[in-house]
Amino acid sequence: MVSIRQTVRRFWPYTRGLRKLIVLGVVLAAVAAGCEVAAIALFGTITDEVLTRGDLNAFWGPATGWLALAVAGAVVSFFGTYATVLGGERFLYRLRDRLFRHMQSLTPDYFDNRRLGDQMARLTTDIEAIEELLASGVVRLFTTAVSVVFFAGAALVLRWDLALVTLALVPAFLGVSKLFAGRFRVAAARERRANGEMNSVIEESLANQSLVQAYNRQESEAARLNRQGRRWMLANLAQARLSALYGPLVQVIETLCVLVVIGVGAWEIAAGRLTIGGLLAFAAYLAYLYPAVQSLGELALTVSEAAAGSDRVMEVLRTSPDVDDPGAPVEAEPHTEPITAVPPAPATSPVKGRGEITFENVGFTYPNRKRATLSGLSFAAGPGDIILCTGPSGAGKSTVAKLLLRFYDATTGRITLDGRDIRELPSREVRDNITILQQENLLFSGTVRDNIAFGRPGCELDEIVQAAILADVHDFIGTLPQKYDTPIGERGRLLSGGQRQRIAIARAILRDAPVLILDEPMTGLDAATAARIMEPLGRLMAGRTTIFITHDPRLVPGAAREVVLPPGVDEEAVVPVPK
Ligand SMILES: Nc1ncnc2c1ncn2[C@@H]1O[C@H](COP(=O)(O)OP(=O)(O)OP(=O)(O)O)[C@@H](O)[C@H]1O
Repeated sequence: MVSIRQTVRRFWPYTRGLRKLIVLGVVLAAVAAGCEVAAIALFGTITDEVLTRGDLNAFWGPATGWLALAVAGAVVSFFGTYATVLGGERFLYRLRDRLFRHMQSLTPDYFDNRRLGDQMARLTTDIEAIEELLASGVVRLFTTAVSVVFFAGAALVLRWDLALVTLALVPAFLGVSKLFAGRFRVAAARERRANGEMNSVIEESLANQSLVQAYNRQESEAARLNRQGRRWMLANLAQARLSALYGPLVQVIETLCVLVVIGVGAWEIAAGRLTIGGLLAFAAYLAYLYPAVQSLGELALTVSEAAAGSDRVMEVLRTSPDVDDPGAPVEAEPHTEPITAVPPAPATSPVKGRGEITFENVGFTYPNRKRATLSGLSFAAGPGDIILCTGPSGAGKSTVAKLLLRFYDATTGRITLDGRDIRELPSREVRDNITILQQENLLFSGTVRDNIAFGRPGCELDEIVQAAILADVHDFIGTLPQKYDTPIGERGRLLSGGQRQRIAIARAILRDAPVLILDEPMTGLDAATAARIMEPLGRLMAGRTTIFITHDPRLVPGAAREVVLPPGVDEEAVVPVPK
């Protein structure tokens, strides 16, 4: 588990540009505490000079002062709280952006080996825990420390001997919180983990609802969530038990202090060395001092939670992409990242080549596998060529596509694009030259228009319509209630498989990359739909370098060169990647 020092060192740079807000929050909170100290002094005065003597004339001066202090304190406190919240929210906004960008730089293998719901928890609740330590946590630390100094100072000024007696009990507060912090840290780590696991179950289950319902697995899915929910509940309860125990324990110490003050105070009043107003003011200072000391102790618990969240966020940030990317943008300094909303950066115009590719004696073994999936694979193709990539299931056909897209780098041999080793090219440039059409094409939940335009951000409606006509989907779109602006449902589920495929073809046409990978694009479609798709596919392939991955060579039009992959080793066990 990472230490607090590591957490602070790692994430403090993200407070750059926000530190003024944090300082403002601290200063204003200190001023508000000052107002309270002064108001309590006036309360003492009113008790001694108005209440004890029954002199109403002496009331108006201190009362007006008290009211003015209350109003000033309220105004200052509003701005102080808002400055703190603003700093905290901006910190969160920035850290989430940074973490998300980093996640997106990781190759798909990272996500294949991890659970989505858990990754989502890291982007939400875990970073919130870090914020509670760093932005609002720092303000809380300073403001409570300032309150402790103010109220303890005021109590000392009023009656130093009495104050020393009560302050002697402060180490007891700190001792209790120290005792709790370690346990709380373990409980918080367990709670964070359980929360991530529960989110994973929810995400998986909701994403696969049609499978769940078709297989009548609702009960077992509900039971799965129930088990994870129970784990989370127990982890939360363990944490709550500690918090609940901490409060009353501290209260017992507080009661002890108050009794000491009243006892010693009564003795002092009897001896004529203390007025009732003095004693009440003193007790009021303590009433403010103890919650502040208690809050300092609670901060230790917040720190424990932050450490648990920070552990999980740092694990992501420490993971580097599996492929070296010579063109990867240099990680921006946290303070240079925008805090205000910015439109997406205009896509740099893609560097497109001719699309000549070669596989030269390529071998590849997945990181978590012992045996090679591909070995000694060689072929070359240029514009207008079609490479028919066949072989039994598990032979590594889709792996060829993943290597070409640089989701992984070849273990042996090399792959070139227009004569250059793709390992020497920025992966962005490699991918700008390739379009992949898969068996199940991935669509977003937006409109038809959004999904086609994904192929070329910023394109005009005319271009979208033209691509849809070429993909033979324009007429169908015309029948939709809102035409191109019709939402297509979560992952395009409101459309048929063939319609989804033709929208994906329109997207690919718009993308206009010189290399095309077709990974079983006909799977799941009936003969008539497959034949209908062949026509626009033929238009898409024209003049491009195509790698056509399929089990059924009869579908591939024109003259294609065949690359047959030998059978893979199915029985080999997958060695799980450590989480
Ligand atoms: N991310 C991964 N990590 C580890 N092994 C993997 C991974 N992806 C695929 N494999 C393994 O690599 C081998 C080749 O998989 P690939 O998907 O390339 O086969 P394929 O020829 O496309 O199969 P199919 O025709 O069934 O789609 C298989 O044994 C598969 O289990």
